[in-house]
Amino acid sequence: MSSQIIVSGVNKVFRTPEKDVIALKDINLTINPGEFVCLLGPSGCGKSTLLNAVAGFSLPSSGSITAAGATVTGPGPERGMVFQEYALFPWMTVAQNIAFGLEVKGLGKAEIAAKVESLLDTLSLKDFRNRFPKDLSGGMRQRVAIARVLALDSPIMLMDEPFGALDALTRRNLQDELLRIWKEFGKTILFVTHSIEESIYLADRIVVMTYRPGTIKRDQWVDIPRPRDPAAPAFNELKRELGRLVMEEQQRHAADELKLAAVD
Ligand SMILES: Nc1ncnc2c1ncn2[C@@H]1O[C@H](COP(=O)(O)OP(=O)(O)OP(=O)(O)O)[C@@H](O)[C@H]1O
Repeated sequence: MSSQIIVSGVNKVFRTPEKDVIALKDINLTINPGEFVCLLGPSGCGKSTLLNAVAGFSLPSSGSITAAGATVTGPGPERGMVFQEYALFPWMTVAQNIAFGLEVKGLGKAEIAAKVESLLDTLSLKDFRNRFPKDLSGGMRQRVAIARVLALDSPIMLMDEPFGALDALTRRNLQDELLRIWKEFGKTILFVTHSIEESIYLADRIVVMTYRPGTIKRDQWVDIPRPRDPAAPAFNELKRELGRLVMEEQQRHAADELKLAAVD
């Protein structure tokens, strides 16, 4: 299954009683199979709206999105989603959470057991197999969420600030794990973050978005070899440049909020 994503001429307008919010305006973006792309920008610039449109949770007002060769009209198994808030079933153990999608798919018991075993191993979750989500750290929960997507063999992984709630050390660990998994399984990844450092650490390409309307401000290739050292000059140079772009949008956001406060 090809895992290309093509976003063409996508607009998204949210109609509210007060006004129409143009969340996305004329977004054109092709993500090639196996690419790791980060959507970067300050709060409110439409990153999640774009990701949700690719996921099929909230369709564009106009334009079209193709994923793995088919037009997106809703969620689909070829696009696995990992959210910031984990979205695990609290009444199921780690192993049961990972097995769930495979059971829905109708796989046989032995096949499910083998797959779950291998994923527990891949994500270093073996010792936690019988725990419930409430008894896991945030980092461990996110490992389970990633294992669930891998279980379904989704060639495309969509990730919405998945490490946003984690402490710095756990976050770096999970970033390294994700890079390993991305390489090993050849996934196409679309990853939302507002962290400039995270985007440079992870991505092949960083798509910087503008604030209202959400458009593509910069489509930036990251030519720094992995593993990337955040202290290296090339890393810092790109950080400064992207910081400048994001700050411009952040300021527009802040100015908008001040205007709103003045009206209230
Ligand atoms: N359901 C909705 N109704 C009205 N406006 C919405 C709705 N969802 C999003 N918006 C608006 O659309 C714009 C884009 O929102 P979106 O959540 O995609 O931004 P974001 O870049 O993901 O921000 P964050 O990092 O805070 O999640 C924002 O201005 C937001 O207020």
